[in-house]
Amino acid sequence: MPVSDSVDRDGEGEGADARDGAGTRGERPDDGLPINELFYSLQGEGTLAGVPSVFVRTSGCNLRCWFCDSYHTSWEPTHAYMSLEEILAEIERHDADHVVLTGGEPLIHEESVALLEALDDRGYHTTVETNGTIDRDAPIDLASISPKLESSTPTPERAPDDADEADAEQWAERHERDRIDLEALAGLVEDYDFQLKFVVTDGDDMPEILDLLAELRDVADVPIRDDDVLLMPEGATRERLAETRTRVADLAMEHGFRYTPRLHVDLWNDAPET
Ligand SMILES: C[S@@+](CC[C@H](N)C(=O)[O-])C[C@H]1O[C@@H](n2cnc3c(N)ncnc32)[C@H](O)[C@@H]1O
Ligand SMILES: Nc1nc2[nH]cc(C(=O)O)c2c(=O)[nH]1
Ligand code: SF4
Ligand SMILES: [Mg+2]
Repeated sequence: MPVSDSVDRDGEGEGADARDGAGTRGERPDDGLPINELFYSLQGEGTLAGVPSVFVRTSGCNLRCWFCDSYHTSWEPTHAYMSLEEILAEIERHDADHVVLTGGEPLIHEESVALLEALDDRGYHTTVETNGTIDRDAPIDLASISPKLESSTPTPERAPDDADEADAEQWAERHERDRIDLEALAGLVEDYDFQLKFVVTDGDDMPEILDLLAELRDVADVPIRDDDVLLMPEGATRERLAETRTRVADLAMEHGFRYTPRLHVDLWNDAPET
């Protein structure tokens, strides 16, 4: 279900910073969320790849990865507000046991907690796709954490084609400042079953991943096994994945980490609602 083609660049969201693009123009229901799309598909990434799931994609993000495959939730947030009741009704139309809450960054919205509680009450398995900069207390069955590496930062050489130049410049600084929050990462891995899913382009990404893992293992009270670490090739299209995936598979074998495909890209390329 595509929910809106209206663009909201500068609203004043509650909880989320206005510049995250999560604000509202017009009425925001008390328990509502800005929804970019809500659809039924197969989980394409991670340890649950292949599992039929309903995806709820919130709009607005506190980061700006240059490669973001969900441009209309980050660089140009587009959405309609849906109440909790409307979101649940839409989810229940599909015959699925799994719900994936994603974005944008779903955890910038405090209303995501009420949605997760309602899904838990109804017996759904919930996965939250998060960049790992925000830790909230919610019934999450799998925290799918994708910490952002330096190679995600939107420098002038690698800003998205459609992004405003001044906007990209400002975001380069903020993205670099905020992309890693060790305390939030430690909280997430301690509180939830988790996977750490790194977007990788080539071997240059590996030292940063290894350093971050060492730091996280140092501060977190729970073990982080190599099995919990997934390398995912960067690529929003089949063409781009064809360039990155073999290299990333080799790196996974070399370091003893898991490789995760991007099944949905293999199956449906970059089509919306997949
Ligand atoms: C759009 S993000 C939304 C959730 C959250 N903001 C995050 O980044 O984890 C969903 C997943 O897609 C990944 N992703 C985004 N763009 C990608 C790309 N071009 N290639 C590979 N993975 C990408 C993210 O790292 C994340 O695991
Ligand atoms: N099929 C499919 N699987 C996914 N797993 C994580 C996704 C995301 O965008 O968070 C995603 C997505 O967009 N589509
Ligand atoms: S953190 Fe996630 S949603 Fe935000 S810009 Fe990066 S990939 Fe896109
Ligand atoms: Mg996606």
